[in-house]
Order: sequence, then structure tokens, then C-alpha cells
Amino acid sequence: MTLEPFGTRLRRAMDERGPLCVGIDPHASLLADWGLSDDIVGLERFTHTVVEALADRVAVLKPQSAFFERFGSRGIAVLERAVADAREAGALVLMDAKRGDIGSTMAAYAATYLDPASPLFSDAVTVSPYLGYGSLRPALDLARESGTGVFVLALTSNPEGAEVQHAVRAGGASVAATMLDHLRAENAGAAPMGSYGAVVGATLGDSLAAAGADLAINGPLLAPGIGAQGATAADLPKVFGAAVRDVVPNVSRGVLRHGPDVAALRESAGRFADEVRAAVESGGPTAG
Ligand SMILES: O=C(O)c1cc(=O)[nH]c(=O)n1[C@@H]1O[C@H](COP(=O)(O)O)[C@@H](O)[C@H]1O
Repeated sequence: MTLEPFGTRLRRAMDERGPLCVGIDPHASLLADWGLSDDIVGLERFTHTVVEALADRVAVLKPQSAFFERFGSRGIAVLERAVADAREAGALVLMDAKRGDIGSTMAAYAATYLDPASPLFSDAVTVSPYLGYGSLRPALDLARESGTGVFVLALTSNPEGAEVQHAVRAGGASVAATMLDHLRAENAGAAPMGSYGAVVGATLGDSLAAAGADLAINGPLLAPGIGAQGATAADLPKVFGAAVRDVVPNVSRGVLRHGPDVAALRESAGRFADEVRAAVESGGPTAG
């Protein structure tokens, strides 16, 4: 069965469930806070609880692969199960893997996350363009074929990112602005929106202008940084302007710290979702 394009599926999920993305980030400290052991049993219980609590209500769940990889093959098995269960319950799964390599190796990363035959098949994956946007081509092409999406790091939420992302190229455009230009070209003509997203931190405030960033890429903008990193939903209209209706805000620890109680996780995600909805309505005159 061929999937509809990711951008179409994501827009529908955002309309039906609201745009919130919740991260599945099983930090060792969170496992401890939840009264779980820092081992495969704790990892499995944590992950299963988050999926059970949220996969039937949030638009996107974003497992952070590193927290599973640190447990080796058994951690990956937990991740595989989480992806399948979350998708089954109706959430889109964005695999946060931040992969990037030369094209021929990128093809293997693409196959891992975006080929429907793979055990880790996800609706979308995060990638790093530090080897050059063109090195991402195998992932961009496979996404088009399989109805999946790719989120390219453009302006990350951490303060260190500016060193690379604000760097100015020979023609005068910043590295970040160049990535956004590539994505705009990739998404041209797609409706209701394209499947190629940019990662733009919700924490960035005025520094977006410093990077000369035009966020109108006709694709989704993953905005991490709400909650533990200090940004709030109310910041979204200020940071994203008219592009706010294309923003998929991510919260990880801000929600996860309310576990292991399922009702408390749901209540927290619901609160963030309400705040995001209010912020998008206040800031997006073209919101539909
Ligand atoms: O691609 C990402 O998801 C990402 C990009 C970025 O610029 N900043 C960022 O924090 N993230 C991820 O988003 C999540 C943020 O988690 P919290 O700070 O706990 O909400 C982590 O999984 C990060 O790896």
C-alpha cells in the first residue's frame, strides 16, 4: 500500500489533533524519576507508557533514537515496537536520528527509516545537512517514493548552533537560509504542504532575523525547545510570524516529567496542546 505524501498526512493530523509533537526521550534521569531501573526493562516500561498515554491523541511522536541505541540491540527492539505501536494507534512517528553522511551511506540511513520494508520504518526522520544538502538526496528521493518525510536541521535550538548555521556563504546568504532555500525548492507546488521540513528552534527569538531566515518553505517547521529548554508556546508567534501555522512544536521532558501516571501525561500534553492552539490562533492571520 502506498502512503499519501507525508505533508498531506501531517497537515491532516495537525488539523485533527493539533500540531503538538511529543518526544520520547528516555533519559536515565527520567527513568529514575519514574521509579524505573536504568536497563532494558525500565526502557521498555517507559516507552510503552508514553505510547499508551499519547499515541491516540497527539499528531506526532518523536522517539529520540540515541536513548534506545545506548541499550544496544535490545534497545533497538524496544524502539521498533514503539514505532509500530504508535503508528497503529494513529500517531505519525518522526524518528529523531539526525543522520548525515556521504550520499552512498546516506542511502542506507534512508533505507533504515524510510523504506516500508524496514523494521524501523517511520513516517519521517531528522537529518543533518552538515555534509552538504546534496548528500541528503537519497533520503529526499526515497521519502518522495514512500510517502514519508525528512526534517533537515536548519536553525537548531541550542546556542552552539549559530557558529555553523549563521555562517555566511560567499554569495552573502547564511548556511541556515541556504538550507531553507533548498527546502522551499523541494516543496514547490506541493499542496496542502510539502513533505520536507526544517528544524527551527522555538528558543531562537530574534536570532532568526540575524540568520536572514525566510521560513516560508511550504513545509513543516519542527520547533523543539518548548518546556525544558525555556521556550513557551506563547513564543511561537513571535519567533515564527506568519509561518506559525506550519509549526510542529516539540516538547519532550516538559511532558515526560509528569509520568509515569498515564492520566498526568495526558493532562500535561493536553495543556501544551491548548497553549499551542491559542498561540497559533493569536499569531496566524492566515490560519485555516
Ligand atoms: O531535531 C530535534 O528534534 C531537535 C533539534 C533541535 O534543534 N533541538 C532539540 O532539542 N531537538 C531534540 O528535541 C528534543 C528536545 O527535548 P526537551 O528539551 O526535553 O523538550 C530532544 O530530543 C532533542 O534532541
